[in-house]
Amino acid sequence: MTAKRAAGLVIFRNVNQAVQFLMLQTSYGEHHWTPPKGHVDPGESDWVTALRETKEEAGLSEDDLDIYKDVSKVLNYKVNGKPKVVVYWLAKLKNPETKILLSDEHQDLKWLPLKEAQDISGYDDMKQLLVEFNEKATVLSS
Ligand SMILES: Nc1ncnc2c1ncn2[C@@H]1O[C@H](COP(=O)(O)OP(=O)(O)OP(=O)(O)OP(=O)(O)OC[C@H]2O[C@@H](n3cnc4c(N)ncnc43)[C@H](O)[C@@H]2O)[C@@H](O)[C@H]1O
Repeated sequence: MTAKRAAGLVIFRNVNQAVQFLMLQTSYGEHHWTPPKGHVDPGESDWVTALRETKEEAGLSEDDLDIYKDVSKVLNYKVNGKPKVVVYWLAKLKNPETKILLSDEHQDLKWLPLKEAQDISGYDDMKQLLVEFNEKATVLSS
């Protein structure tokens, strides 16, 4: 069975020397919380998808971000019994005060430190990703 593919960016900002992750709440389904990401369109690369979805879902373009192309992680899980693969890269919001512009796909956003971002994400693989990305983000911010 071909896996459904998605890609996105796990975006953090630095406020008072603390790392906070951007989480968006879907306006559909279970209203789950996720970093900006979405399905890879036919012929599109994961990287281009991640940038496109970040622009569509959070209003942020490449210029707003430092994107760490060498810091990435792939999650594999099942949605309605079908395999899904999601590629994430780590990115830092250059100006922590930049406003996030949500699309109709999301109804709320939060900037959260590691523990709260893990709690709201709800899934073990995302919790582990956040631990690893938090370590990198902390080093990159120091
Ligand atoms: N239930 C619904 N009702 C109406 N419209 C819907 C819908 N689901 C999707 N859509 C439509 O699909 C579009 C989204 O497309 P995109 O924006 O292109 O794609 P996406 O972020 O990958 O979508 P989704 O939210 O489904 O993915 P996720 O893997 O987080 O989430 C998919 C599922 O996997 C679960 N999940 C998320 N992360 C997981 C993980 N790490 N492990 C296990 N399960 C996980 C989530 O809780 C969720 O149940 C929306 O515009 C909407 O129109």
